[in-house]
Amino acid sequence: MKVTVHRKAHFNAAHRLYRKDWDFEKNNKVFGKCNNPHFHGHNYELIASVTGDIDPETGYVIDIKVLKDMIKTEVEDAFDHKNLNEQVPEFKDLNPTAENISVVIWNKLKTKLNKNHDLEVTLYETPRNFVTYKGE
Ligand SMILES: Nc1nc2c(c(=O)[nH]1)N=C([C@H](O)[C@H](O)COP(=O)(O)OP(=O)(O)OP(=O)(O)O)CN2
Ligand SMILES: [Zn+2]
Repeated sequence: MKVTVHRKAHFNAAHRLYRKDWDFEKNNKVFGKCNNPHFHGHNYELIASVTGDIDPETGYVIDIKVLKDMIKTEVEDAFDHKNLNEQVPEFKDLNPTAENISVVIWNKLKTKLNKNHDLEVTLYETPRNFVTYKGE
C-alpha cells in the first residue's frame, strides 16, 4: 500500500531565459520578454510529493519535518532571493526554465531521500504556469 506525502514550499527568484551561444535577436525571437537582460522575477511555488510504504511503527511514509528541512536546505536556502542565472551554479550553463528548475530540484531532493521513496516535483512559475517531474 503506497501513500503519497506532499509538502508545499515557495521561493522568490530572478531569471532570464536565453542561450549564451545565440545572439540577442535569436534569443528575442525564441524567448521574447523572458530574454530581457535586466532579468525578471517569479514567486515560485513548489510541491514535493514523496511516495512510499507507511512505516508500521511510526505511521509515517516520511516525517514531514524531515521533508520540510530538506526542502529548506536544498531549495529555499539555495534559490530564494537569488538570481538563478548568476548566483546558482546549476544554472551557469543551463537555461532556468521551469522545466530545468524542476529537474534540478528533483535531483537535489532525490539524493537526500531513502532509496525506497519515489519523488515527484510540481513547480509553479506563475499561478497559471506549472510543470511536473518525477525522474522519468
Ligand atoms: N515551457 C516554458 N515556457 C515558458 C517558461 C518556462 O519556464 N517554460 N517561462 C516563461 C517566462 O519565465 C515567463 O516569465 C512566464 O511568465 P509570464 O510571462 O508572466 O507568463 P504568462 O505570459 O503565461 O502570464 P499570464 O498572466 O498567465 O498570461 C515563458 N514561457
Ligand atoms: Zn520568467
